[in-house]
Amino acid sequence: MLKVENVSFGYSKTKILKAIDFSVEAGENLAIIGESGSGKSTLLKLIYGEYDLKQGHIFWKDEEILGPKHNLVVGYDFMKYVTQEFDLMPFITVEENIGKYLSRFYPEEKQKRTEELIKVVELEAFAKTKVKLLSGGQKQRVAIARALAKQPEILLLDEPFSHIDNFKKQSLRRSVFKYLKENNIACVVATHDKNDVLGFADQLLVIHQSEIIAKDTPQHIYNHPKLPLIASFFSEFNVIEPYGIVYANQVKIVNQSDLKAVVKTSYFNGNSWLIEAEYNSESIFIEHSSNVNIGKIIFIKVSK
Ligand SMILES: Nc1ncnc2c1ncn2[C@@H]1O[C@H](COP(=O)(O)OP(=O)(O)OP(=O)(O)O)[C@@H](O)[C@H]1O
Repeated sequence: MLKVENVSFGYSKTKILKAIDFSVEAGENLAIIGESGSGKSTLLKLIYGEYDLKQGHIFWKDEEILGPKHNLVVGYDFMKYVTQEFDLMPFITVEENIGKYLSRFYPEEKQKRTEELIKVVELEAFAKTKVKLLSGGQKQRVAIARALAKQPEILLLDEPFSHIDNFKKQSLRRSVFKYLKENNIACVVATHDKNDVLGFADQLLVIHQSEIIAKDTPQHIYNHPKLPLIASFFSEFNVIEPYGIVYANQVKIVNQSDLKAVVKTSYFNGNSWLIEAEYNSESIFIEHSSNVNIGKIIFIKVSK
């Protein structure tokens, strides 16, 4: 189990993280969200042992994670970290990059394992391609496969699918997270993408102003967002009194009600339209099955 106990940290006197406390079981998937600059990557780096802690402790099982003051080489064998920079070897192929850390003494095993991982990240067509010739998204996939090569017990992922195109993203996400679950690998994912969280994370942490402001299942946090900031991560939302935070899909257009609004704009959204309307002199957003003409007077109902 990963245990982060009362960790506070700042690069200078200003604290980036304050009293951070959480744990992750073997095989569990924990997602961390927060605005840009809120300290997500910093927290991953602390878990990896990149910095010395002045306050708090981090453990994997019974071993305390210690920083560079205590370790000549940063990092531990049981933990891998895929940063936003990937850190690959450009002049060798995809399979050579992945196989780099696997034992040369068992060439058949090595080949089999490399092929298995190339399949997990769906890069079969590029196995023999030099990494310098790959796109950003392809490099990101190699970095994930390489981190998995030596079967870590815990994997730290910093925006793991941010460079992957939308055609591939969903299937890749399913493939990687399924592999982690099947192999009981704990994972901590820092992300800006709700699709990395919903459907995959067992727990979600929200960091805001240096502190954890929510820690629960994604379902609970989605259904009970404490702050507009949290709701905004998931979807378009409104603050409508007396209902509080209301997602756009919880506002319905009905034939008659006491809540009257005027349509300002409609945005095509694929399987629905996002209608922006003026209600009580403010903009509200409504998810609706069809387009609605600008200027039309509508009646709305909130169903939470
Ligand atoms: N090596 C460093 N030295 C000094 N300050 C740093 C360093 N790395 C990050 N920071 C600062 O720490 C804060 C948190 O940065 P961090 O990268 O952890 O945020 P983040 O939540 O991961 O952001 P993003 O979502 O944009 O990746 C920022 O204000 C950043 O400028």
